[in-house]
Amino acid sequence: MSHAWGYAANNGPDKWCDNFPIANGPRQSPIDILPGAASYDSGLKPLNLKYDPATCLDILNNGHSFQVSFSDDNDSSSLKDGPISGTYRLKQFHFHWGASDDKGSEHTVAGTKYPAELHLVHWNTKYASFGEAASQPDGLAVVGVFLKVNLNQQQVAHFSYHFQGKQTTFPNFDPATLLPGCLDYWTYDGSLTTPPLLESVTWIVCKEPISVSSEQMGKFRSLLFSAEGESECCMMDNYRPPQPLKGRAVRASFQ
Ligand SMILES: COc1ccc(C[C@H]2SC(=S)NC2=O)c(OC)c1
Ligand SMILES: [Zn+2]
Repeated sequence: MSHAWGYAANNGPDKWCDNFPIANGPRQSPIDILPGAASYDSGLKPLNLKYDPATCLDILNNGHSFQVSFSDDNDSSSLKDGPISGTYRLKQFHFHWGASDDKGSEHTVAGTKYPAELHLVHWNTKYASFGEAASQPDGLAVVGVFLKVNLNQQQVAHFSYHFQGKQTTFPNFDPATLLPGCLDYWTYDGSLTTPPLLESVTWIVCKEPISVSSEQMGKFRSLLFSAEGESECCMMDNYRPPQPLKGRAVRASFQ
């Protein structure tokens, strides 16, 4: 039976536990980050992100978001240090966004929603592949970056791939252009934010948002959940709301 999960009332986040009981697990994501309750950990290292644009492969509308994938057969695009040990390779990045600028992020900060959130997904090279890593408690590290709308902001990048299944080459895109200037972060143990909701993610959420133009937000909202030939359904509100913290500690890399 194909798990036709989505973000609509009949198949959205409140229904995911029907097919994926881990949805009510002990380390689900996203969460609401309370800066006042996060504990500064001087042992946390600065993020060491190294991205090589030559590893950028293609852009795909996967029906839930659009993702930009990277070749991961070596360490040329990878994450080290921060809260993790070892080397995690960049696999893909994608975004979550809302129908309007008052919502769209998955993580929230003291209840504040941002219009969108970027996820840079990395996997632990102590495992043989992304697929194997995704099922291990220390298998993945996702860097989350909030997006805010800056009314006179230049275009971030030219993403506008329309319908599900649409894939095209996307050569030499440098994901470092999507990082904020300050890499202060919060970190906690969590999960994938869509089915299969695997509890294998070390989350690294940057405190500083990046700016996008309202035109860019419009382009996100012009993407389609629907496949070619289906009745058009605009891709928006593709975010899971915050989940119970269940006693987890959230650490801060900054005071
Ligand atoms: C192993 O199977 C999957 C399935 C879905 C996603 C994407 C989800 S998880 C996240 S964080 N944000 C998202 O939209 C994966 O990404 C690592 C991996
Ligand atoms: Zn995501």
